[in-house]
Amino acid sequence: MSFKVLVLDNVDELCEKVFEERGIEVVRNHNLSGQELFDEIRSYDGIVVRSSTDVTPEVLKAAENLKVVGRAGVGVDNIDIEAATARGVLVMNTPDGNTISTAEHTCGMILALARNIPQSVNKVKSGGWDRKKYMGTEVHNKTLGIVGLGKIGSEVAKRMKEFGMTIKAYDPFASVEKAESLGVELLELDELLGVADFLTVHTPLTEKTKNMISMENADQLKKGMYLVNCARGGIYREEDLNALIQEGYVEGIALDVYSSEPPTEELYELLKHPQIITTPHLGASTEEAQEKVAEQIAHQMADALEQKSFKGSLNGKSISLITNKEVQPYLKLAEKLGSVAIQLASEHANEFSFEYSGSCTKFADVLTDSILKGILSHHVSESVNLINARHYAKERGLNIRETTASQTKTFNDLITIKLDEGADYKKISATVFGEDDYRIVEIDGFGIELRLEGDIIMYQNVDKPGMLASVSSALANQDINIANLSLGRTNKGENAITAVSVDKNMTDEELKPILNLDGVRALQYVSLPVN
Ligand SMILES: NC(=O)c1ccc[n+]([C@@H]2O[C@H](COP(=O)([O-])OP(=O)(O)OC[C@H]3O[C@@H](n4cnc5c(N)ncnc54)[C@H](O)[C@@H]3O)[C@@H](O)[C@H]2O)c1
Ligand SMILES: O=C(O)CC[C@@H](O)C(=O)O
Repeated sequence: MSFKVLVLDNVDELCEKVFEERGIEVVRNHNLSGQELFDEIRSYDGIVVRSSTDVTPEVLKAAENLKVVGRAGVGVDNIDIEAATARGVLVMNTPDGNTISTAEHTCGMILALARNIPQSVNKVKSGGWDRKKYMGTEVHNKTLGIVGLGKIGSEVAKRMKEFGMTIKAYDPFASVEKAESLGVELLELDELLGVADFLTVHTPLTEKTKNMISMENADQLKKGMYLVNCARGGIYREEDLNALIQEGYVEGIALDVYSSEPPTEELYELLKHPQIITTPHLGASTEEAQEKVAEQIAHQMADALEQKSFKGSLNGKSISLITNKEVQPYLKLAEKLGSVAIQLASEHANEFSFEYSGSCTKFADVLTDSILKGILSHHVSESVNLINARHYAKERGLNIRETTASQTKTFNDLITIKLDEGADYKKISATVFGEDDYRIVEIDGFGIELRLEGDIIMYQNVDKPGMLASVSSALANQDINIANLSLGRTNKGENAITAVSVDKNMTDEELKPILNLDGVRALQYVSLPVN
């Protein structure tokens, strides 16, 4: 299969080179926006962005062919992941390609703040000489507070420790072991604010981190401390930055990132304060980082398009498993069973229970996605895949229950779907024999064995002689061949379930003679793709 990728932002050329080497057609156009972008994007399977292009629901809608959006970098604030997920589009980033560069930039900002480097450089360049004014402070023996001890935060910790700083951090998700191995003491946020001489943030911008420092909690800060933000604009409340300095809470502020980039006029005004030093989002702007992220994203996207691996995917927890050989047969089984379930369910049914037993239980999450794909493909006009199946299930108000059980006595693995009360059949179980022999093995407690493929007539009947003969002659009269059949009954002469596979897709008209046979009840017709 051939794929086409559009590189939209200023991503290193290595990106195109890798795509070309991987046999993927690649076009670079980083000046597109508005209608031009909507028109151009239509035919591409993948797009690569940095932070200039906003991948909005409208862009995603216009990109009819899109399968993957790649961010050459970490932050995906410019990509509407929810909208991408709803459209079944994979979003991936390169989580560690620019870690070192950003950590180094942060360390540079800390030192530049401590020694007034940008301000004094400007002074000299403008013909001035004021050594007293630019008296600095050592970082040695000072405390560096790190909020967010992830990849960049950890690299900053290692480097600034070598400068003789004591490192303390706040990160509710970091393990104590990890902090200890870095020689970092974990504190609560308010404790950290009270002891940090320098505070640097390395978290995403979230509801929790937005405005983490503002005039509202300025009293908690150690007087005369320094603030650094090389993560995301808005973690320090921008409107309060000048006041924090003027009222003596903060001695200096270093910013690489802003709530709007480039900053608005009002923000530019605030940034003019002499104790605020600024860089234009340069954390990841090194040749090394840009080459790494460009190369990584191209390989990751090529692998994803070729369904080889899904490294770096942010919304494809399930899809990343589809390259796992062990899970593949179960995925197919689950999807087929989902398709059977919806064909047997009552109209408007919205309650389904999925039960997994045996070794497939460890894949329960992704198997549920696959069952939902099977169910929803009958109802949703857009294409349903493992990325968007849960989104559509939620949107359609499906109530799902998932349970796992220990191994059954009879089968190594079993997937069971329980249907709504109003359905003719309430519970249907299936398994896979070998690699690709998918079979229904139980319906409502009746043991049955029928391949999950093709066209299947299912009915309940009284277990009496001649029933099958009547059905087969009703089919023979219409020149319809039986491919396979399976009978399940409780006790001799009681109720039975019969499943008949036929060689053609039958119309309602053709089913009528069987439906009208005396003793045939609850006739249902199920149609599945042939393997
Ligand atoms: N300036 C740049 O050019 C540049 C470059 C790369 C990354 N970044 C940004 O830097 C930030 C960190 O990147 P990273 O690669 O280290 O990410 P990461 O995911 O490795 O680390 C983020 C850390 O933040 C922690 N965290 C999340 N919510 C928190 C909260 N409420 N309080 C405290 N800690 C919290 C997480 O537990 C995690 O350890 C991101 O915002 C990223 O977009 C900026
Ligand atoms: O220079 C860039 O692409 C931004 C890098 C950075 O903010 C990121 O999140 O990776």
